[in-house]
Amino acid sequence: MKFVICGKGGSGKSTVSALIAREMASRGEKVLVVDTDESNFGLYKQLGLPQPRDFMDSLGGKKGLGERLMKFMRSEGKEKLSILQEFSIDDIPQELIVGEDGIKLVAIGKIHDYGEGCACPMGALAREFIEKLKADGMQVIVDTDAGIEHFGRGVEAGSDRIVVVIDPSFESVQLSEKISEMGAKINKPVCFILNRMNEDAAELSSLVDGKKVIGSVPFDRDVFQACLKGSQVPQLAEMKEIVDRLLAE
Ligand SMILES: Nc1ncnc2c1ncn2[C@@H]1O[C@H](COP(=O)(O)OP(=O)(O)OP(=O)(O)O)[C@@H](O)[C@H]1O
Repeated sequence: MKFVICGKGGSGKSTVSALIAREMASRGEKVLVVDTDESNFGLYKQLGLPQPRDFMDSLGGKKGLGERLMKFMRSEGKEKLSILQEFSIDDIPQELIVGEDGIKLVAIGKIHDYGEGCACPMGALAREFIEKLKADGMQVIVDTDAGIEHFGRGVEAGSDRIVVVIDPSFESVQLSEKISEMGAKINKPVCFILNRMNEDAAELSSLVDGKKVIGSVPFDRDVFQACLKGSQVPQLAEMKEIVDRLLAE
């Protein structure tokens, strides 16, 4: 199954992705985390892994990909953009993957330098990566960048399920409605995880489409400390029910 994790900036997408990955791996699932957020460098640390190289490097880097993208755009639909053929995890060069058997991580591409240009090549590659990757019984967790730009890029097209991380804020509630609409348009099931919850969980749940809520992650001090120090997030008991529902539904 391929799960796309999305939500408002800072809602906890990377943290929840790491928590889901840990819980799934502890059950013996093979997990591949795909980092498509070109601006956030924290996910590998939350997974307790070394920083992976950019997958984009294997395709001529941003420059090479950008040129292919420009050629495609200039052709005004006459050419087809096909960056990748269908592939499985074993086809990915080993030097571009970090992690052991339990959790592996691939990062599509990051912004490394001032003035290096827009992130469109990464977006196009992320879309193809999710679409062309054969899951082969693996659980694929895709961490996305903030907001809904990735919907515009079509990153969700190859996913099985869209998971919205909602923190206690008005913007998150609004975004959950927008993402639900977009999910319905492309025929993808959408579910919600409420994050950084305390006693307000019931109130937040009443503000969103409650049928879509598959669980709440509390504000947890150990998780907070791990994020602050750049270390691996702990396993949380609350993730059990959430992962049960992700795998069952
Ligand atoms: N369940 C939690 N318990 C405690 N702290 C949390 C929890 N979830 C997230 N946080 C805190 O919120 C911060 C932001 O989380 P995170 O980086 O996962 O958000 P994000 O949505 O991926 O951000 P971005 O939009 O920048 O990619 C973390 O660094 C951590 O301090």
